Amino acid sequence: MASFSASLSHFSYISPTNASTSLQHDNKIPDSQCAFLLSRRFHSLRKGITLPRRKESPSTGIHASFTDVSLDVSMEEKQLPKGESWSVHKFGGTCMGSSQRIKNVGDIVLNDDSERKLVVVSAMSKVTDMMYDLIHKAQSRDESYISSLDAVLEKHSSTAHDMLDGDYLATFLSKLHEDINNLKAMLRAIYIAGHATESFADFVVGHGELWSAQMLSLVIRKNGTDCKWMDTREVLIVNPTGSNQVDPDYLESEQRLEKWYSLNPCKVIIATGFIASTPQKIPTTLKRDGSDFSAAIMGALFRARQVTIWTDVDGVYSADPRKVSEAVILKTLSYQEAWEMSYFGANVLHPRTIIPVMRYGIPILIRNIFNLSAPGTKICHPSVSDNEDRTNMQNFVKGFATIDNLALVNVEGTGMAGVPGTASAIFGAVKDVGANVIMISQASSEHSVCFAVPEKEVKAVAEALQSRFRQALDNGRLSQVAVIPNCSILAAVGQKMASTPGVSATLFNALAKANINVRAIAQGCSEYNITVVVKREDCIKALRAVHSRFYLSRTTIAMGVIGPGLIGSTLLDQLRDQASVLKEEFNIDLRVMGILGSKSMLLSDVGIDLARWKELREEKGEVADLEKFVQHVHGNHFIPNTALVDCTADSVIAGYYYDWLRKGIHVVTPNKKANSGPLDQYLRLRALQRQSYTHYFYEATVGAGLPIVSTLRGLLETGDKILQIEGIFSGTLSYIFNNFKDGRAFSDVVAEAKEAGYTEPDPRDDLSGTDVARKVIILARESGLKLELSNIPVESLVPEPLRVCASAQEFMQQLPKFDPEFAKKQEDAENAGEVLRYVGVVDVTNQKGVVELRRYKKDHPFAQLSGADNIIAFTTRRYKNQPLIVRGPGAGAQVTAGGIFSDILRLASYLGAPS
Ligand SMILES: NC(=O)C1=CN([C@@H]2O[C@H](COP(=O)(O)OP(=O)(O)OC[C@H]3O[C@@H](n4cnc5c(N)ncnc54)[C@H](OP(=O)(O)O)[C@@H]3O)[C@@H](O)[C@H]2O)C=CC1
Ligand SMILES: N[C@@H](CC=O)C(=O)O
Ligand code: NA
Repeated sequence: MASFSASLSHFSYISPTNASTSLQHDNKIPDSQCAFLLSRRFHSLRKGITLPRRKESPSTGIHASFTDVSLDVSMEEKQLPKGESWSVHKFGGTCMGSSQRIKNVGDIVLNDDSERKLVVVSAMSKVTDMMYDLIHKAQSRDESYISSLDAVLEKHSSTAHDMLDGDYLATFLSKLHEDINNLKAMLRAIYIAGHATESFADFVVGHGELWSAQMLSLVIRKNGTDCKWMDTREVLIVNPTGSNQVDPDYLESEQRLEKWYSLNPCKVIIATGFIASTPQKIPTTLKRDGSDFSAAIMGALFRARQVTIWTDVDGVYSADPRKVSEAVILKTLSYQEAWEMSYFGANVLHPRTIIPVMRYGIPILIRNIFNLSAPGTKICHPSVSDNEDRTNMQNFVKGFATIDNLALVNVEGTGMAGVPGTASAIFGAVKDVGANVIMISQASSEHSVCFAVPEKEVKAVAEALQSRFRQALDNGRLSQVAVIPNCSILAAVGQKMASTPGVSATLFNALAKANINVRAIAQGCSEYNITVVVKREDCIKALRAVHSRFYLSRTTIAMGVIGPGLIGSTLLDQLRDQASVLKEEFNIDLRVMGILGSKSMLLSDVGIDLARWKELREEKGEVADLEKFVQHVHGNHFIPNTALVDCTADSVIAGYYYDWLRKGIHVVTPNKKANSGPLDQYLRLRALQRQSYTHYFYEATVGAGLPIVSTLRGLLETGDKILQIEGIFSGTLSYIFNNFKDGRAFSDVVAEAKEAGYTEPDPRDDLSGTDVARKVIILARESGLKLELSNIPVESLVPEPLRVCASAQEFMQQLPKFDPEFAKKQEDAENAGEVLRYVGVVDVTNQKGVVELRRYKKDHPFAQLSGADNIIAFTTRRYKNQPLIVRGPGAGAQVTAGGIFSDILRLASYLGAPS
């Protein structure tokens, strides 16, 4: 048995066609004879004796049956034309997964208008695993390899039946049956030997590619296109290297390719991926990601204009999209960037795949076969224009990749400094246990060397180091060999990081803001990659933080909307309608991460779909919890800014603004409670606001969307002196007195104002004058007066008996009883040629304020209002004779929400949005 295995280990791929001839009709050949036949065949090949073959091409027996139907070509065309006329495509197993998919692949190939095409294909999906399974079963003497082989036959036979007919089908099936019979014999031999050598296994497994290439080539030929299939083992010669890899022999492969082409000239070549031969003609594979490598080598051999790798994703993402929902498809990557990204665990291309095409500057395009509209990612030399664009942070850091399950090893001690050979001794010991060092860092004090290895290798590494440095540890020259488990690497990759100051500062700043501790750092002087080691549990948070810092607009704001009542829900609608315009035209990205009502709340990690927030709240809402809500919105580390928008009228909520601002959360509100509440709290809040870079905006607290607060600020900040502010500040009371005429009942008009959304949640806040008094206080304080609400005399319009009503509803029910009282006041004014107007006055000169019902002549500007208009007159040192007047609707859902929205945009512009 030993000698039989030895002969298998040297067998050549050219052999089996004939070796099986005598076996294929008789599956019942005794095991001993079967083994003998195979052994004899392989043995003779080793000695260079070739047994007679059936119907072979001059170079191989395997694809002979196709060349005899090839089209006639001139001598000139038989010479291999290299260069731009060729485009190379590679289709992986998923792309070749079924008859329909193979047909799609055929369409893609036919639609490529390149003059010449070479297509590299993998085995149909799952087939490679099925083939390995055959070998494992046969080696372990499991008879079921026979039925498994039948399944392989059935899969390819039924796929071929779906796509082919007539001669094309017959050609394929005859070859398939022949191969299956050969395999049956080979597997029998393995079964007897109880062993398969690597080259034997490679040979068996490579059939998947042989069959898929033949099927696709027949599908294309059926279409009338000149197409040949290539068994790349005839062309691609590789030398195994030590570490389960192979090095292509380009010179030999090129010569073989030329020879192959002279015998098989055509416009379309379908080549088998993954498989190759050694210089001794022993079948082998290109190992992991072999088909990509085949395509890259072929691209280089043909000097193709482009290599397209077809896959099932839209291209290379800026970060793993399963970890970072914001990840974007990169339009371009340089070869070095692709290389770095793949080293760091990003599913790009294996680095060795890039080398052959990089040598000739051939671009690699990564495209999605299931989404032809996606342009994909192009890997190429960076263009000059790319190099010049230094405005966008995304140009510096192209992508982020992570590697989990690592451990850091720290070798530390004073005895290392200035001692040549220490590093060599450390890494020599690591090499001896076969561990792979992923990253190394040593500070210039030479006091410690730290490096990362896969967690599963760290025990052996630590033991090897302990043993290697036993003496140094014992005598104190080394203080420790420490292992830090549960680490991850986060790498930022970008060719243009080189020579660009500030990129690492930005990266580390983002990590610091997200409260991530960095355990170790490495950056080589190529500057293409900055690697940091973090705790494994911090890795996703770190990835999101750095990704958003480089990829999200600086004015991405995570918002929490509190109080989705009339104003809050109108604001949400406005945000929904305007979000895409803001994002596309102004680079402002507003995400509502949470909506909190008094009873329930809705939270989202990426931003609530504002078209469906009410349904979502029904489906996914949870019990309202302010602390959890704030933590959720602010704790979302991948968005640079947080703003809470308080659309309640609640003083408890207003009481939190100070804490929020202190935590760096911006606050925007139409709620008057904070600015009209206790003076000391107000002053504390404003002082904090002025000291910090956190913003607090409340324009809608006075005059809703009208620019009242901002006008006053503008006057003050430019050095004007406010003398008096007088106005109709209540939309509700303006509406009521503008419409309380022609014999209408007072209570009806109040109900109408409530219905129109002008009133406070409880209309008594309006009628009592409290709401106006609050506005007066807000403007008085803004003007520098230190007044409390209680300092403002207020004339209440709420009838005395109704002040104690338990609810707004009860108040509204009782109000009609008092209609005659109001009618009397209105008639008196009317009879005097006057109108009633409810006004507020801030008398800055005398440091006081008042709120009362006044009568104005009908030609007074205050008498000219309509609807819910507010009118505010600023008398100042500059506007003394003619006050500065702001007038317009000062209540109502749309204008109020619009005022809040414009505060949010003001915040965005303070945060850096373009003006
Ligand atoms: N209407 C207008 O024209 C103007 C209004 N404003 C101000 O806008 C604010 C909102 O007014 P409006 O929309 O009319 O009022 P609504 O009563 O319609 O809405 C108030 C909302 O706040 C919620 N809420 C109350 N307390 C809490 C709490 N502790 N936690 C979470 N949510 C809470 C309520 O929730 P739930 O429904 O679950 O009880 C409700 O959704 C007020 O401050 C008002 O002064 C400012 C300018 C103009
Ligand atoms: N209820 C208020 C709304 C604005 O603050 C009003 O009527 O003005
Ligand atoms: Na306003």
